[in-house]
Amino acid sequence: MLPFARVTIIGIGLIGSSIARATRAAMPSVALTGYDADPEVREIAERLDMFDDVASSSGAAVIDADLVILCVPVGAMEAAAREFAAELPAEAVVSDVGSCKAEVVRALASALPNATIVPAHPVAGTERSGPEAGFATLFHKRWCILTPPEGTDALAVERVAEFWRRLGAEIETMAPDHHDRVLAITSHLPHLIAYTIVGTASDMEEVTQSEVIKYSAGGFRDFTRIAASDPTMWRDVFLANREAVLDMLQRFSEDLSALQRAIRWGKGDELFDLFTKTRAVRRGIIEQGQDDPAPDFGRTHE
Ligand SMILES: NC(=O)c1ccc[n+]([C@@H]2O[C@H](COP(=O)([O-])OP(=O)(O)OC[C@H]3O[C@@H](n4cnc5c(N)ncnc54)[C@H](O)[C@@H]3O)[C@@H](O)[C@H]2O)c1
Ligand SMILES: O=C(O)C(=O)C[C@]1(C(=O)O)C=C[C@@H](O)C=C1
Repeated sequence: MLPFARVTIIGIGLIGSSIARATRAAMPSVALTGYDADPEVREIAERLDMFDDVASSSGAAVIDADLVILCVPVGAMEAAAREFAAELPAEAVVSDVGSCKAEVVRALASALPNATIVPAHPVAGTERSGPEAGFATLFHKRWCILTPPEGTDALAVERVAEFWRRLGAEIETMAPDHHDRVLAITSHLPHLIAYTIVGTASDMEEVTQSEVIKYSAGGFRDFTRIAASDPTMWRDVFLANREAVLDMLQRFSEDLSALQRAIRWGKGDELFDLFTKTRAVRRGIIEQGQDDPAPDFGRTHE
C-alpha cells in the first residue's frame, strides 16, 4: 500500500520539482498538487506537467492532502506554513526538506500547533535552483534524515520514511540539534569556504577576472560550482544554523592556523601526515558508494 495517496508540494524549485518528478516515476497513482508563491514558477510547473494540479493558492493546494511537503527556503518555512494552516486537513502529515532542522522544527510547531509534523532533510542537491533544475533520480541512494521531535506519532514517521524509500533514498533518524551539528561540518561549512575562496579570488587586484576564469580548470573550478548555489537558500541556512556553523568555523580556523604555522616553519611531515589522513577520508567515501554524483547530474541538466 502507498504511504500517501494525495501529496502536496509547497515550493516548486530544485527540490520540490525533483520530489514531484520522482513521485510520478515511483508512485504514478499518487495525486500530486503543487503550489509556489511565484506565478512564473507556477506557469513553468504547468508547462512541464509535473503535477495533476498546480493550485493558485496555498490553502487550495493543501485542502485534501494527506501529505504536505514544504520545499521553500528555511527562512520562509514559518510564513509558508501559516498561509495554509486554516485549510490543512486534521489528519494530514506535514513535512519539509529544510537543510537545517532545529529552527525549522520550531517554526513549523509555532505555525501549525495541532499538526503532525515529520521534518526531513534529503541530503542531495546541486548548485542549481528552480523548477527546471529538478530531476527524478536526485534522491537515489542518498540519505534522507528524519528529525521527528520527541512524541511524534510513530506511524506518521514510518509513512514519511516509506515515502522517501520509494523515491530511492536511505533513511536515518536523528535529533534536530545533532543533525544541525553534523550538517554544519559536512555541508554548511564547505559552502561557506567555497563562497569565501571564490569571493577572495574575484577581489584580488593582482589577478584579473579573465585570469580567474582562464585558469580555473582544477580545484578552483570545483569551488565555483558550490559557490554558485542559491544565495537566498544559503543566507537562510547560515542564519538559522548560526550557532553550530560558528562553532565549526572556530575549529576550522584553529586547524587552518596550525597549517599556516606548518607551512611557515617548513614542517613538511605535518603537512604530509594531514594530507595522507584526508586522502583516506575520500577513499572511505568512495568505498561506501557515497561519492557525490551531483556535479555530473548538474552538468547533464544544464
Ligand atoms: N538545493 C539543494 O541542494 C538542497 C538540498 C536539500 C535541501 N534543500 C532545502 O530545500 C529547500 C528548497 O531549496 P531549493 O534548492 O529547492 O530552492 P529553490 O530556490 O530551487 O526553490 C524554492 C522555491 O520556493 C518558493 N517559495 C519561496 N517562498 C515561498 C512561500 N512562502 N510559499 C510558496 N513558495 C515559496 C520560491 O518561489 C522557489 O520557487 C530549502 O529549504 C533548502 O534548504 C536544498
Ligand atoms: O552537491 C551540492 O551541490 C550540494 O550542495 C548538496 C547539499 C550538500 O551540501 O551536500 C547542499 C545542501 C543540502 O541541504 C544537501 C545537499
